[in-house]
Amino acid sequence: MIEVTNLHKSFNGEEILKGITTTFDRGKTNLIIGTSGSGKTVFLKCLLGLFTPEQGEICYDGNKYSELDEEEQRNLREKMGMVFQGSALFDSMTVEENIMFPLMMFTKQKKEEMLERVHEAITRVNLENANNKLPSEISGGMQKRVAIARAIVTRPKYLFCDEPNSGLDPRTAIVIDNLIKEITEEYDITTVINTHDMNSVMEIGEKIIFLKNGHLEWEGDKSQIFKTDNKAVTDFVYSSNLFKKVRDAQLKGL
Ligand SMILES: Nc1ncnc2c1ncn2[C@@H]1O[C@H](COP(=O)(O)OP(=O)(O)OP(=O)(O)O)[C@@H](O)[C@H]1O
Repeated sequence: MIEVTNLHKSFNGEEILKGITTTFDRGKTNLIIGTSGSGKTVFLKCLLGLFTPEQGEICYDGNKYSELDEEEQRNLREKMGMVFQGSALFDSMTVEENIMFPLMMFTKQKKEEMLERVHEAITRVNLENANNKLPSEISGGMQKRVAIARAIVTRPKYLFCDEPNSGLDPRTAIVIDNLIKEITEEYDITTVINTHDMNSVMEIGEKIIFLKNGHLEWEGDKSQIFKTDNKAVTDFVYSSNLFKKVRDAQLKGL
């Protein structure tokens, strides 16, 4: 569980996050949505410990980040997995080498132990036959699976995903969303996903926070997002052509 209290973050005197307070539950897929420039990525980077907020607190399963010493902060970061936008795989490394990379960087495990973990992660994301392929030899959806396997190979307690669906066709996007949700439940991870995608909201939005100009404008779940009359949220929801058409059809009684 991650608890965020009154988080403020500025750059060059401009306040980007203006006092965010919220909670992300363990075993749940938590989504951050909002308009472009509302501070979603800055918020995600604060949760990852990459940006230091000027004010406020982030508490990871009872541990306040501001009270951790350097070693404790390093230990905490090792419990975090990250799926980057565009997958961010190493082009010259095979699938297996890409997934093993964080184990080589952050652990002192023997090669056999690392390989066991890597194969466990590969099996979990259904990539059994791709071990020796290069990223350029597999599809975008498979690259995402590699990125997810690389993020979970260290058995993280926290998983952060930045636009995990970008560049995927809608069908593959849903499969990837559900893979992240299943892994979150199975491994009891606290997962936070930054997304623009209303399909993801509908598919896996167990907790959704909506940011607007650095404020937390609304929070709820996927069943509540269609019931709110908050204008910023409805504008976002119905900016999707499909959802707008469904709403118009409902209003016409079709
Ligand atoms: N390292 C930085 N230095 C200065 N300003 C920054 C930095 N990172 C982000 N910002 C500013 O913070 C604001 C919010 O940016 P952020 O990337 O968090 O938006 P976002 O909601 O993720 O947008 P998008 O959906 O377009 O990715 C922007 O005005 C951006 O220019």
